[in-house]
Amino acid sequence: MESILWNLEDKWKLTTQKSIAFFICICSLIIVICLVTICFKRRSTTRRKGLVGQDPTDIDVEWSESKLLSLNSSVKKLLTSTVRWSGPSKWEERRNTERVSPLLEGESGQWHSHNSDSPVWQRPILMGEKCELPRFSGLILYDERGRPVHHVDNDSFIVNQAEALGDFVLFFSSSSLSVGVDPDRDLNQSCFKMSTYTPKNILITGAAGFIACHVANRLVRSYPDYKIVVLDKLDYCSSLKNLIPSRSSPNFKFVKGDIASADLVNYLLITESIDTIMHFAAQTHVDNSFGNSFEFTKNNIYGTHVLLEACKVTGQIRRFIHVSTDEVYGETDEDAVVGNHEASQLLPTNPYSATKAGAEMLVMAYGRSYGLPVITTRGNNVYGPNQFPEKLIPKFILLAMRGKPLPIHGDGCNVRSYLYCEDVAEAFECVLHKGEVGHVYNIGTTKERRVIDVAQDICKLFDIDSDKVIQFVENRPFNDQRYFLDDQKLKNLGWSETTRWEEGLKKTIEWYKNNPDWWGDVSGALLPHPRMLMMPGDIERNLDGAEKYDSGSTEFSGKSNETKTAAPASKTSNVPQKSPFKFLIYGRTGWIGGVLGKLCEKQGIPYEYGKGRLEDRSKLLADINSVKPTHVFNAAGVTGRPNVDWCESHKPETIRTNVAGTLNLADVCRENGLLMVNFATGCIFEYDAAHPEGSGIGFKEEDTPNFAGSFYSKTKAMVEDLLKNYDNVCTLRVRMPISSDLSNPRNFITKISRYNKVVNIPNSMTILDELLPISIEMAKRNLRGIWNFTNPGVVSHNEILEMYKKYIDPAFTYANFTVEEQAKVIVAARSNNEMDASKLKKEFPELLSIKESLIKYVFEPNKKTSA
Ligand SMILES: C[C@H]1O[C@H](OP(=O)(O)OP(=O)(O)OC[C@H]2O[C@@H](n3ccc(=O)[nH]c3=O)[C@H](O)[C@@H]2O)[C@H](O)[C@@H](O)C1=O
Repeated sequence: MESILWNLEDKWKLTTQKSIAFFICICSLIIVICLVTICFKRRSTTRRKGLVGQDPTDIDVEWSESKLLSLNSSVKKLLTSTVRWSGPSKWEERRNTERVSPLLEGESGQWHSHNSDSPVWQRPILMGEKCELPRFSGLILYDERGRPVHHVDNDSFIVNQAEALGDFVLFFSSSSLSVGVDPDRDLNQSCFKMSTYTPKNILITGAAGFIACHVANRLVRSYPDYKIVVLDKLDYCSSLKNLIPSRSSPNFKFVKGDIASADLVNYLLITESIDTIMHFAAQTHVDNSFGNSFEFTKNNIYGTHVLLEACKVTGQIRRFIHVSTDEVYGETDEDAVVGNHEASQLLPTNPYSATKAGAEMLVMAYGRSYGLPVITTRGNNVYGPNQFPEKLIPKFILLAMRGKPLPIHGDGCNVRSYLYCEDVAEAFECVLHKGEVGHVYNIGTTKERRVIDVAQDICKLFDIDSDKVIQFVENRPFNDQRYFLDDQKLKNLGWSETTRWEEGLKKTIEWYKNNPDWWGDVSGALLPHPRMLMMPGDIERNLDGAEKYDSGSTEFSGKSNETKTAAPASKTSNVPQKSPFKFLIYGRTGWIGGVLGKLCEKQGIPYEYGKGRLEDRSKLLADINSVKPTHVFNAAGVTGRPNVDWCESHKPETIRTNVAGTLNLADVCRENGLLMVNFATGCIFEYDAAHPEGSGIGFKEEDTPNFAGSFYSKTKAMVEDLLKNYDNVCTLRVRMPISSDLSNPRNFITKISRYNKVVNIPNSMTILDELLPISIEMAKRNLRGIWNFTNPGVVSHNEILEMYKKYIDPAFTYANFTVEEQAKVIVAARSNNEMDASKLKKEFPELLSIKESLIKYVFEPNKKTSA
């Protein structure tokens, strides 16, 4: 029985094995048949389209376009192009571009499309060909390198553009084309229906700034389903208060940080599952860019590059909306009647617009190289509430409110086109949802106004006589005459401007009247040519009225009660961002050296004090090797205690530091390719026949020193002369330094307020609170040569002491004596002179005159009276 059972079991096993083998055979056969069929299908599709590597999901649109195109057979040149698969959702998979095989002459009437996701129609066209097209706006011709060369808004055009730059192929696209459409149908209605993109998680960069805050607040308000994450470094021109309307919305999150931090951006994209970026963050003020263009390159080009790279590595972005400017086109001719269209050439004229154009190139390259779904906007000037008052309209409003003159650059005939912020926010809403990937959209208005008209309109609304307040001032180094845009393409997406100029201006004035202190101390911005340097970039300004954010670290914050999520410490601990600078400062125990260190701390610039003595070359080298600075500041030197008389009796010591040491440091820096900013003195001049007291004629940088009355001054003049041979040195001639620290015994005010008697001679002087930040800026700008480092103009001892009485101590008294009487109580003679500060003023137009600076930086902050 047992053996029978074993037998049966064996048989059953055998049968099962056979069945399994048979089943596997059948399956394999089916798979092979399927594969062969797919391959065959693919091959035939590919061959029909003349393409290789075709996406099997492509729709097959072979559109006989005799209706749309009539070819000029006399032109024989056939053209080829590079094509990529487009389609926003999987761009990262489509990084490899495919080369279209040259199409043969007879095939030129065929249109080809390759992707149902976002179809792009393509066919080669001929120079001289007359193309008749459906009424489809925003059609752009690309040359073979993907550069847009011609913009088509009409029914037909002749392909004879001189600017066509050679061979080109015609593309047009729409995400919602009906497949196999009858060319007789109304294409505008049936084929080119607007596509709609729905974002989920949007990252808006620079959203605490002007335009982006209106966009962010609008999206947060109107689309509760979208998560809006905003990233802003809270620069001088942005404020968290601008985001107050959004702060308690559950779909809003604020992150303080810099777009230039790759770690932070990558982290955000991933943890917040960002699918859409609207990139507004930039340095935008043209005036600033003339003096501080590196900052613009860093923010606008490098920052954008970091974002793009983050998009590439994370591979999840479905829309990258890059916010550019009309300024990239350069200026429009005064008499031009046709505005710049999106395919016009980019010809930026100032450093700001050049960096914006540079950023655009990177955006375009990431679109082309990696298929990143990019859209670019180029906008006219924008105005409205929340704008930082360095820009014309808010600046003139605030000045008018304060009864101050309105400075007009040049003759005021420059024309700008002004759009109200809400209209612009709506334009972005439209581009976000309806914009075509790979396209550029101008955001413009045809309503143009000259600067002088703007000033007059504002005066009218304030009931001010414009003739009395308008003040013509020096123009910008270059001031584009006009920016005139063709905005039809955006209008075709359904957007239009709705706010009239008069209405927008009234609303804006109303807002500034209701919020006069929104931006805190904006005196620097209200100058004729403001520079970033003069802005109080204080974080506190951002906090007033808004939630408190930790200024030192990156922090996430949505609703006030939302759990805060911190970025991984190891990755983002370098926020605030790593500075590109590192300063090595000599003179730690000195007054200027000490203040410089504090300024670096405030500005987030890493610095170290030099340990070696100036005369010890090996120690200087050791300092440089260990600190690895980008710039060296020399604020070391002997000035004598309690005053320069000391140097008369300590000549070798004076020479050792002031001459040998300074030259040593300059030489070591030169050898190491470093700029040395050297705090020198202007006490090497005295009034003479060519520069008499009270004449207003100051000594210039190139004048030869004429004062050697003290040993100190003598050595300083000698070393300055020798330093001229070092092209790595920036010599700053300081005079009678003054600061707001009235307890400092080195302070000129402190000194003269303590003397029994003082002479009364007008002199040029240096207000350190204003000028030391400028010295840092000069280092950043790598300025070299000799600079009179004083505030423009002169002030006398008595004038200062009178101010002292007025602001500090009304009971204060002082007595004068003559220079001759003074000579009896001092050892060495003192220099009195006026320095010509026009070179410095030209570089830093916002520089205050000595008297204004004294009041602003010294007496107002120390005011103890009701003056
Ligand atoms: C689209 C760009 O707009 C802004 O640049 P723009 O230089 O045109 O704006 P401004 O408001 O700085 O200047 C406009 C116009 O006014 C003149 N002006 C300004 C201030 C002042 O005190 N007096 C003046 O006469 C100035 O010279 C200009 O001609 C925006 O800043 C930029 O980001 C854009 O992209």
